[in-house]
Amino acid sequence: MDHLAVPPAPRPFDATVRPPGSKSITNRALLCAALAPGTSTLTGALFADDTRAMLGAVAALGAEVETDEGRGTVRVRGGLGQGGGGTVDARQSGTTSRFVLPAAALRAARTVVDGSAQLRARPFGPLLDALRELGATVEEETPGFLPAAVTGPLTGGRVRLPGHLSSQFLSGLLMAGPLMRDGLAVELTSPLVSVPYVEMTAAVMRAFGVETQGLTVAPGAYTAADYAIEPDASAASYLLAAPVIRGGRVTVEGLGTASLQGDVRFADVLERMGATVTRTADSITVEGPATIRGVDVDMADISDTAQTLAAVAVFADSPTRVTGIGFIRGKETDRVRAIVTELNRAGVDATEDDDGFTIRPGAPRPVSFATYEDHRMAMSLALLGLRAPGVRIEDPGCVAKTYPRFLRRPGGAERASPPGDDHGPGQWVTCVTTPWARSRPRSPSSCGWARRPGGPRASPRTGRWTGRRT
Ligand SMILES: O=C(O)C1=C[C@@H](OP(=O)(O)O)[C@@H](O)[C@H](O)C1
Ligand SMILES: C=C(OP(=O)(O)O)C(=O)O
Repeated sequence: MDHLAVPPAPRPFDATVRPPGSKSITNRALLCAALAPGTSTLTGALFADDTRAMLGAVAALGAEVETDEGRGTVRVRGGLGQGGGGTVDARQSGTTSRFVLPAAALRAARTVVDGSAQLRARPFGPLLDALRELGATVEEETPGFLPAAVTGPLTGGRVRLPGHLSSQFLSGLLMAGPLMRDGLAVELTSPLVSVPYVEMTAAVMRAFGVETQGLTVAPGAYTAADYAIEPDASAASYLLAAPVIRGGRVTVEGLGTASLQGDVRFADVLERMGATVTRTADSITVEGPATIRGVDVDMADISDTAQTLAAVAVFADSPTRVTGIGFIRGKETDRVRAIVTELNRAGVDATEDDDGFTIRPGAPRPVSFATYEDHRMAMSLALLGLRAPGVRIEDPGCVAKTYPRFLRRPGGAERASPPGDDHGPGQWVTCVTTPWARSRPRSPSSCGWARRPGGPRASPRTGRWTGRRT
């Protein structure tokens, strides 16, 4: 099995980093741009498996897309064509599949939406039922799951929708709302999880000319826009957790109090654990505490960072209890069970609760962690290796879903590691274990760590590292 050996961090962090573009904002902006007549230009976009899935999906809806990965830009010529339907492969992407189903159902053509075996196991029932109620014909092989075919057009109107499984159903419906003949009014039949993502949906829609009123959208039209995408706040959670686990400080640039992403609030949780947090409109700095305190925290709004917190909690001086996240059992894997199982395998006393988990402090023993085809398992468990010797991550390539450069092969598709990295050929290195800004900075284009003047730099052409080490 392909694996990554995570070497313990040799010294505390002192680094500034800009994570890649937000997956959630990229996929919303791509869809809104595809529904807007005219040409939109997106900057700061994420290029990863989930956003490639959305690029394919909007092309299937009839948008013309031009990408420049080096610059992080995407040009989209949109406007909902009434073309001939087709098939969308959403791969592993919840956002792509849940956002494209309502958009595809705006058209009279039949569109099939499918994805990986993992995505086929995730829930779609509430969304498919809502589309039926709103006037679409929906065909499923297994009720409530992908693959599903939708044929429109949606007439729109009032619809009832449960909120407790995923907010993505609601976001997908809202984005298609203005193009429904009668507009859309959603009534939630159970409490909504991941609330900040729905606020993000409204904000991106507004940037493309459509206003929502609560969960109601009047009939209208999108307008093309030039739109700048923030760095990814869920990706930032790993980078901000690193100095709490190992000491030192990390500044994340491009994310701060003005962010559209709820996951920036992960820094608030680190603060409650004793970290010193400094925020500006577009940066967050976390400085690790001498002693980490356990916390009791409801993470229903920021559940993508729950596994990151579990990794930090292992090194606290008292137990940590996370609640409100029962619904993450339906994500890439059953994340509650998976994180508890892996921590138990490392000898850590962790237990599952119905709606979360409890982690008691411990010293992880050497272990090869399984990652369950879940990028967030890989990135979170890699953090343990910063402090605990002998940590290995299996199938590290799964990070490609949202953060392809978080773990990478030296000399592989990305570029060679800097001189002095003690990783043998064929192994993986991770961004969190090699950013020692004083001695081993990386170029901003590899992991996002800012380069210090005078430090070594990698040639973009050859990937070879040259220059003096500071
Ligand atoms: O709308 C979005 O962009 C997302 C919403 C969340 O999902 P749920 O609403 O299913 O919790 C989150 O976990 C996912 O990574 C992205
Ligand atoms: C749950 C996630 O993704 P999605 O639901 O978009 O597949 C995630 O990125 O953690």
